[in-house]
Amino acid sequence: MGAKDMFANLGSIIASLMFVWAMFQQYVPYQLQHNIEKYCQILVRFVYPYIQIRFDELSGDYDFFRSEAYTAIQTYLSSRSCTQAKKLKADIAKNSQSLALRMDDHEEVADEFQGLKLWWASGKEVSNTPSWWTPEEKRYYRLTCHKRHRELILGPYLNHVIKEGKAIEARNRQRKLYTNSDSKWSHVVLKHPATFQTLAMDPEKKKEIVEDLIAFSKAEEFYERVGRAWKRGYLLYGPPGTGKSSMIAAMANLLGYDLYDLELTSVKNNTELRKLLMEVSSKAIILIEDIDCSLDLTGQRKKKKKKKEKDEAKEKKDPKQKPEKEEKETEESKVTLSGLLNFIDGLWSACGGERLIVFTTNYVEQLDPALIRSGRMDKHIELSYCRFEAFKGLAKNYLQIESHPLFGRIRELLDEANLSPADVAEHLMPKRASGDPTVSLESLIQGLEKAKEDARLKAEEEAKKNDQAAKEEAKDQEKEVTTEE
Ligand SMILES: Nc1ncnc2c1ncn2[C@@H]1O[C@H](COP(=O)(O)OP(=O)(O)OP(=O)(O)O)[C@@H](O)[C@H]1O
Ligand SMILES: [Mg+2]
Repeated sequence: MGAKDMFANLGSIIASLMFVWAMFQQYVPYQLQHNIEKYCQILVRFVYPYIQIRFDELSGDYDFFRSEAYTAIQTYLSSRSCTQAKKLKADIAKNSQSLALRMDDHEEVADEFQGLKLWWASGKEVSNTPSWWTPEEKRYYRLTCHKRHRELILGPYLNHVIKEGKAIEARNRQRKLYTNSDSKWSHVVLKHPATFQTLAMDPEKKKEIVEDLIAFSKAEEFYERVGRAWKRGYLLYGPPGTGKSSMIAAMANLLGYDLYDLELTSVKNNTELRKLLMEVSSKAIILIEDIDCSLDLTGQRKKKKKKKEKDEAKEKKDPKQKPEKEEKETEESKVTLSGLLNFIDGLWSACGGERLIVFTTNYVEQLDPALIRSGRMDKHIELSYCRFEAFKGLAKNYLQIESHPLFGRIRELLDEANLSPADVAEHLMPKRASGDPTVSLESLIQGLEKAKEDARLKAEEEAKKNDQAAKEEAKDQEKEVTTEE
């Protein structure tokens, strides 16, 4: 039988069925129809070996809102839909940064879980009597699986679908950069291009940090089991321009976390600090840059101290200013070291979960040991001057070269001179239209030679000063001895 005959037969069968259905509806009383349908369904349920679960898009009886489960399932099915469905819908979801594809209505895709096969179908119900409180169309997903696997599907599989869907949503969503002012967070979209691939540092060290971050982000169950709040503290320290801020952006990009840049100098007191903390969402990095400048070791602000000194000097000149000074001082910030410690590991810090707290400083030796002990700052990362391994990363990134005859000379100089990755990167920026890497590398060699020479002159000057001081001390001692005699 040809395809043409087959379609002709099929057409006549469908037409006959429709005719029988129309007769059935017209001549069989409504109550009997209803009963027949009901018993048919019971019969089908008895012999049908599958179970079906329906997830509606809108939940709530009157006050409709989009179901979280439906959204998570939609995201979860998106990659399967791309490979299996014939009709797709494309859209950019709210707060998302990429195009989301999902299967169109009345499509079906298959999924597999622990060797079992399941089917997801998308459907749509159109209301015959739409009104202002019932939507015209109701969309849903229907999951079909074999009865035998009911427990596995209702428990672990559905948990897996929702968790995975939410994780994909989190990865796709636009990350935000928050900052505090007037005891409130305000935000912009975070669009920093730094990643761990573009960060130049010792590859071993970089690998260790990336693994640590990924292990943290997957360790929810571990933290729960051992009874710890799901958070981790990082201390990044090193000279200016060594990539501390870039690493934080890379962390946010790697984990898909929001970044909360906490400006301690504009927080009035500990209460305000706690309030800000409570507003931080989970999956966030709370960042306090230059911690050594924000808070001094006695728990009082350096800025405050400086201001006090200034005020005292003014007061000496003009004693009338005193009342104004006192008024201002009560207004001033009183975030203390203990307030900050509570912020990091007090009870309040555990609300929300999945947070990194990152401190940066140029002077690690000036920090209070209480602030950086394990448990508060779990991982200390030193970012140092550019050495050859880090340089190779920059050369690959900026000049797209992995070797060059000048690399030998650069390697020697990098061991002798201290240049930050920011300075090295500046030499590698495109300077000529030709884009010849030799020009950039020569410029770097000159920079390194200059840095080496400057360091030598500085060392000589220091040695001279020390010499001079030693001589003067010796003279003073001689004088003391002669006067005693
Ligand atoms: N390790 C690095 N790898 C790649 N680029 C770097 C690195 N370090 C610095 N840079 C470049 O230098 C610029 C400044 O670096 P960054 O702001 O991260 O330094 P920092 O350590 O935070 O300095 P500071 O202590 O002054 O805040 C960055 O925009 C980046 O382009
Ligand atoms: Mg910085």
